[in-house]
Amino acid sequence: MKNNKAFFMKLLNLSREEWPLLIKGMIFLLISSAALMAYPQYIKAIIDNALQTKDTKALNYAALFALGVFIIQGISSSYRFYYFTLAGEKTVKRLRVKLFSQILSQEMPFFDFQKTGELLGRLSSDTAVLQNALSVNISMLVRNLFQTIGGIVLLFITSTKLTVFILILIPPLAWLVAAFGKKVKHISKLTQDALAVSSGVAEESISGVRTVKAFAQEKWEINRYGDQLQKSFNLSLDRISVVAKFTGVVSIVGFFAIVFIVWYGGRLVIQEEMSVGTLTSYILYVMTVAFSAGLLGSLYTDFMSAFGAGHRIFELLDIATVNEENFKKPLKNISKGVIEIQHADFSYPARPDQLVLKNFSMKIEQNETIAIVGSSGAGKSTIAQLLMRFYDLNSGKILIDGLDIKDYDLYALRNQVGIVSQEPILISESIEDNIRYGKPDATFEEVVAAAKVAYADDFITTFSAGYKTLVGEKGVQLSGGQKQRVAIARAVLKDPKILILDEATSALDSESEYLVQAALENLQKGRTTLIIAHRLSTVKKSDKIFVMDHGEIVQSGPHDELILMKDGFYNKLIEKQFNN
Ligand SMILES: Nc1ncnc2c1ncn2[C@@H]1O[C@H](COP(=O)(O)OP(=O)(O)OP(=O)(O)O)[C@@H](O)[C@H]1O
Repeated sequence: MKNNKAFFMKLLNLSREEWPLLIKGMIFLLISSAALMAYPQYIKAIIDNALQTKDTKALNYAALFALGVFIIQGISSSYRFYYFTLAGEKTVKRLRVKLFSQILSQEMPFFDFQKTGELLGRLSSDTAVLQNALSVNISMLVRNLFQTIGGIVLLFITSTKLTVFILILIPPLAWLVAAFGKKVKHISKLTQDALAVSSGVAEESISGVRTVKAFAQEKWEINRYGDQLQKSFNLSLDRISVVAKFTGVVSIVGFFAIVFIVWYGGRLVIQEEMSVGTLTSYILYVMTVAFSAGLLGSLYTDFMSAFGAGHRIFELLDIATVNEENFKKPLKNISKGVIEIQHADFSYPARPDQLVLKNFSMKIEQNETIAIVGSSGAGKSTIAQLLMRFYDLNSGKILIDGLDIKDYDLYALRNQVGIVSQEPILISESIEDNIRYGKPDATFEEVVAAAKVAYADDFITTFSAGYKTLVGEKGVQLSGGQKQRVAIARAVLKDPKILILDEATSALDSESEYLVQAALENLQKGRTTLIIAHRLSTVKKSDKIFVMDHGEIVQSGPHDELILMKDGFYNKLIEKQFNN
């Protein structure tokens, strides 16, 4: 209960900016509902004052009155819809931006625990459910509450005797509705879950379409999707049959009630305790109340799902974002690029009991190029992630130019450390936008100059749209070598003092390989460079090599020295990895 209250407060807070719109909508809602409640009075007036007395003038007046009421009802309904829907759209737009920025500002450990599909779900469908709740559902709730309560009051005013009789029917009906609602809610949730699984299957196959096609597994994927869909379809069948039964029961009970009212009311008319017009208006009010109360029942289910969606959204919004303190440090420049890792112990938050680095120490001098080599899973890429401060150490220190990286402003630090990774991910915009990612305020001339250093200008200018060429999702419309050179141009523009190269394991053809290597050599000039090395040529050229095994440095030194230690790890690694 306390939770629900907190939830509503958050919801209200969220739509705070839209309150004026919601209030306007509420005023029009009251007007339109009141106009709707007035129309049985008009029917009553026609029957009792005009038809029974055969008074044409009274009939004309009643008709005019009705026209007026319906015009007011129509206009106010459209304003009500406009204001409520607008308020919902505005809130959800703000909510989506807020949620997106909340997700993006999380630090890396968060993404180790979350599934992309789930986060996207929150961003699109959960917010849409909440939007519905905030606009259409709230307006329907207020309208139907108003009409149900107002209708019951009017029923009492119109005929207390009949109303008391009818109220006896309500408890068993309410029980029926509640029992049914619970069942439908349960089945709906199962259906939604099953549907989410099938969407997950579709997402996986479409995003991995190259693998699916390469293995000619289209049929298998289609069957997999079809099987999942069948599960949610079977659940839908259950739901349809429950709803169908319920609709039947409700309509029988409803018509029984009407027959009963006509029968009992008819007796009151015969005994002259009630006029024909009053009985007619009474029946109309009963129908209004029944209709509104029925809608309240279905709104309950909508609100329950909005509750679920809202809770999931607030859960995400409530996660403490990155420590703000990290962004308030002095904007110190990395002037030399001397890196020192001292006695580092590290385990990933997702796997706290596996020590990936154990008492790890290394020093890299200004403008030195070092290579890290080692078996797969030794912890090479982990070093790169730690230098970018994607994760913090369990113990030990990382110093850059003598200062603990925790004392650098996080943005400033990341701005001065560049990474060119094995499989560069490009954004689905133009080549120019992708290069400019390294320095958003760069001029076009600077972009071209960076592309030239990265040997990318030649191929870019062969495209008819040049730098404006779109690269497709994740850069699929470029070749592997072209993608890498765009990524290198991006790093050239960023101009970091420290450079991390995560060398590609996949082979490019020799022409492309040559260009990428040349571009990388240009990039390394005047920077401290740490290469996660997979090529013998790179390793040989480095000033120093660190050989890693199971999170520890087992050998270090230049190639010529290491190669002399015949039984050393380095020699074995070279035999295994580079000599085939
Ligand atoms: N985000 C993560 N969460 C949990 N464990 C991780 C994570 N990333 C890597 N690991 C684990 O940390 C260890 C070191 O991984 P790392 O990527 O540094 O190895 P590597 O030496 O770069 O290997 P490779 O040459 O195969 O890329 C591995 O055992 C890996 O399973």
